[in-house]
Formats: sequence, C-alpha cells, structure tokens
Amino acid sequence: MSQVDAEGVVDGLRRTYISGKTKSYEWRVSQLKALLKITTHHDKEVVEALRADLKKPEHEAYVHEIFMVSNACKSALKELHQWMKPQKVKTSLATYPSSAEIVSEPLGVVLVITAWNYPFLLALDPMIGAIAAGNCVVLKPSEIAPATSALLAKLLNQYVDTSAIRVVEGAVPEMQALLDQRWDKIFYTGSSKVGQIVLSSAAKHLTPVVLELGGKCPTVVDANIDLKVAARRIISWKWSGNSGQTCISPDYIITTEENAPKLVDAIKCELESFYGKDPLKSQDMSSIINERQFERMTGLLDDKKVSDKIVYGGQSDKSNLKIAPTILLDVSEDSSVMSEEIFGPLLPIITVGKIEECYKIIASKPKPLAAYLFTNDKKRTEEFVSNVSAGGITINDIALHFLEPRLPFGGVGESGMGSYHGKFSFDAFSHKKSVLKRSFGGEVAARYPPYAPWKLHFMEAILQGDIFGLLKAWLGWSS
Ligand SMILES: NC(=O)c1ccc[n+]([C@@H]2O[C@H](COP(=O)([O-])OP(=O)(O)OC[C@H]3O[C@@H](n4cnc5c(N)ncnc54)[C@H](O)[C@@H]3O)[C@@H](O)[C@H]2O)c1
Repeated sequence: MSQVDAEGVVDGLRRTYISGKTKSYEWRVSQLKALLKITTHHDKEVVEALRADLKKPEHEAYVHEIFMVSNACKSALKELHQWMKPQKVKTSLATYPSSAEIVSEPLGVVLVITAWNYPFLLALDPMIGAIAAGNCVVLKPSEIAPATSALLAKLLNQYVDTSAIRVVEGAVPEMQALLDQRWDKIFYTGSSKVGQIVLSSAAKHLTPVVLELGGKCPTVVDANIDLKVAARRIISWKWSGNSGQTCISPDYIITTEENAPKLVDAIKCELESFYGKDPLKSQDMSSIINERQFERMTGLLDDKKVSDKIVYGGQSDKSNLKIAPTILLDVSEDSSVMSEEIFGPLLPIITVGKIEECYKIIASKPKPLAAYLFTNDKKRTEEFVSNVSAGGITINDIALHFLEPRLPFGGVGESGMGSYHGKFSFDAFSHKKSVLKRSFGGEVAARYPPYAPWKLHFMEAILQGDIFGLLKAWLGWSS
C-alpha cells in the first residue's frame, strides 16, 4: 500500500463518517450482528486459519478466540442502548439553575493494529468497541499470522459495511503508510518496540492512543496451598495458553526455596497428565509462530547462565516449530530469560528465603501487564494487591481478570496505556462530551462588571457552594 492508497482509504472513511451514517444505533447494531455472524457461520474457517498460523488446538481456538469475540458482540448488542444514553449528572450551585449530562460521541476514523498471537480475537475485540461507539475503522491485522489475516480481510469484506470498515493487510510498509495518516484514535496491540513507533507517529497529529503491550508477568506461589490446583491453573495459561505466546501468561514464578521442589513436582506431574511423556508430539499445544521466534526461544535456553538450570523439558523440534514445556530452576536474575519478556513455553522459577522478597524482585522490573498470587492467606492477598503495580491481578488463578467484561483490561507503565473490554471498549473509542443546559432565568449580577467587593464575596460563595456565605454577601456582610 502506497501513501496515496492509504490517504484514499482514510479520505473515503472520513466522508462516510461525516455523512453521519455510523452514528445511528441501527447502523452500529447491524455491524455488530455482522461480526457475530462471522463467529457463528465461519467458526470452522477460523479454527483452520488458527491451525495454519499457530497449530492452535481447536479447543483453544474456540475458548480463547471465537467464544470471546461472540460474547463481546452479544454483550455489546445487549448493552449498547444503555451505553449510548447520555449520563445525567448533578449540578452544583455554581451553575444553578441548570441540568448537565455526559454525551458519548464517536471519535471519527480510527485505526486498530493487532498482534499475531490471538490474531482473530485481538483484531475483532477492539473493533467491537470502535463500531459500538459509532466510528469508522481500519483494521491492520498481523502479517505474521497470514492465514488469519487473509480470512479476516475476506470475511469482513463480505459481511460489514465497507464504506465504513476496511481491512488493510500488510507489514511494515503498509503500517508506515497508515501511520502517516491523521487518525482520531489508534488502538495498538503488540510489542513495546513498535508501540514506541506508533506513539511517536500519533504525536505528529496529537492522536490519542491505546497501547496494549506486554512485559514479564510474575506469578508468586505461597506455601500451604493446593499445589495440584495451582499447577493445573499455571499450565492452563502458560502452555495451554498458546504455548506461552500470551501477553498475560505467567512469565516467571517466585516461590520459597522450601516450596520450589514441591511446586516443580506438581507442575511436572500435571504436564505429563496433560501432554503425555513426549509433549512435542501432543496435538494439544500450539507451535511457536515462526523460525525467528523459535530461534529466539532456543537462544534463551542456550545462554550459559541458564542451560544447566533446566529441571524439566528443554527438547525442541525445529521442523514442527515445537518446544516442550520447560521449567528452569534458580536462574540468575541477569540472564536474558529473566530480563526480556519470554513469550514462549519456558518457565523460570526464582527462589527466595521469604515470600515477602517477591515485592523487591517485581519492583525491579518494568510494571507488568498482569501479576498473579497463589495463597490461602487473606492478609498476603491484600498486601500483594496494594504492593504490586500491574495492569491487572488475578488471585489463585491465571488470566481470569481478562475474561471478566466488567473489568477494564490494559497495562500500566511499560505494559501499556488505556484499557478496553465491555463498556471500557465503548469508552475507549468515545469522547465524553460535557453538556450543560440552562434557561434564560437565573441571572446573577455578581458575574458581571462593574466589579465590587460584595460581588467577589458572592462569586466565592457560589463557586464553593457555600449557601451561608452567599447570604452574607447578598446582605452585604463581610467576614
Ligand atoms: N496487551 C495485550 O493485550 C497484548 C496482546 C497480545 C500481545 N501483546 C504483546 O505483543 C507482543 C508480541 O506481538 P507482536 O510480535 O505481533 O508485536 P509487533 O509489535 O511485532 O507487531 C504488531 C503490529 O505491528 C506491526 N509492526 C511490526 N514491526 C513494525 C515496524 N517496525 N513498524 C511499524 N509497524 C510494525 C505488525 O505489522 C503488527 O501488525 C508481546 O510483547 C506481547 O506481550 C500484548
């Protein structure tokens, strides 16, 4: 796509937006229903595309992507009317007599850029918010998941109103052409490195952004818990979560020296019950997305600082781009596996004397997208929630805050800015317009010149909502 093509796409959408078509409730509902149809009429094709891109098991394709998109559509369809309603707010003495409301208005023409790891979900989930809020949208899927990118382009062209919703496939040149345009919002999911490129391009036009980035998500495992349940839940969003290629997968574990061997045994035992003795042959685990990521992952294991720390797994099969679930015990803090986001099937365990030492380790790294704690101790839970700054937290499970549509999903610090899901998606793509209405009554002479001391006292009392002060000023008393 050339610069001129990108300009053409945006100009076309801007004309549609100005026509006012996308603002109506009916248009929004029709487009959300079209997205829902994609999930119900073409689910098998989506499963096939995800298998081609990631060897994603059918179960994960449905649970982590297709059902998530259809649920988000259904909940937007159910709640849209309510979301669109102006929200009445109380007014103060300063504006008396008046009424006030917050009106949600669409932003205009928005760009949604997505990552490859959940290429169906991460494309359509933000789009649901953008459409519900009444915007025109360009979707740029990830070229690194080409089968899903092509399917999204085909299905969206077939189902949605292409005068308002467009898909632009491609890689860096297409991204650059798109980023050179003026947008009313950019919603980006991906790495921090590209997030910086997006943010600096957006700055040229003062375009607001949502950045959904990654980071190293810590998982703290306390003593005296049900280790079998904890192990199963950790596995479910580490290896069963796209082979660890998930932004909210546990990146590393912190536990006590005493607890570590028991935890390792529990994870090993559950891994074997899930994937058998030769996990490389299991059909229930995704592959690594491509050779570049495969080499990066095996490179992390070849690091001298970690190669003798493998206590489970470590096998790989380049021809199938598979890496076995791998546990590393007591890796050094300055190894690459502990300094960069792993985003794959390796799980380092850091041991400490006392569990409270976890706070220092977590705080020594950039703020993560998610943090997890397994404990039976209520005080420890409160302490963790108060001490750990993260995009979101789940206690005694992994990633479940992501599934809860009434919770905002997003990062903090280096893990991102802004949030979405449910009503938060609608809000992410809306401007909250303040509207105050008055009649011609309620004139107050103190507002206007010629100014006088009593007028100043009067205005001070009005702005502070001080009725007694108002009376004093009115009657000419000074304090
Ligand atoms: N917060 C979340 O919801 C979330 C979800 C999934 C992934 N992630 C994060 O995303 C990262 C992995 O995703 P990724 O590798 O697809 O990200 P990426 O940043 O490489 O790619 C994302 C998008 O940026 C484009 N892009 C790539 N290089 C570019 C460049 N030089 N200039 C302009 N555009 C470019 C790609 O075409 C793609 O559409 C991980 O860090 C992960 O934690 C975050």
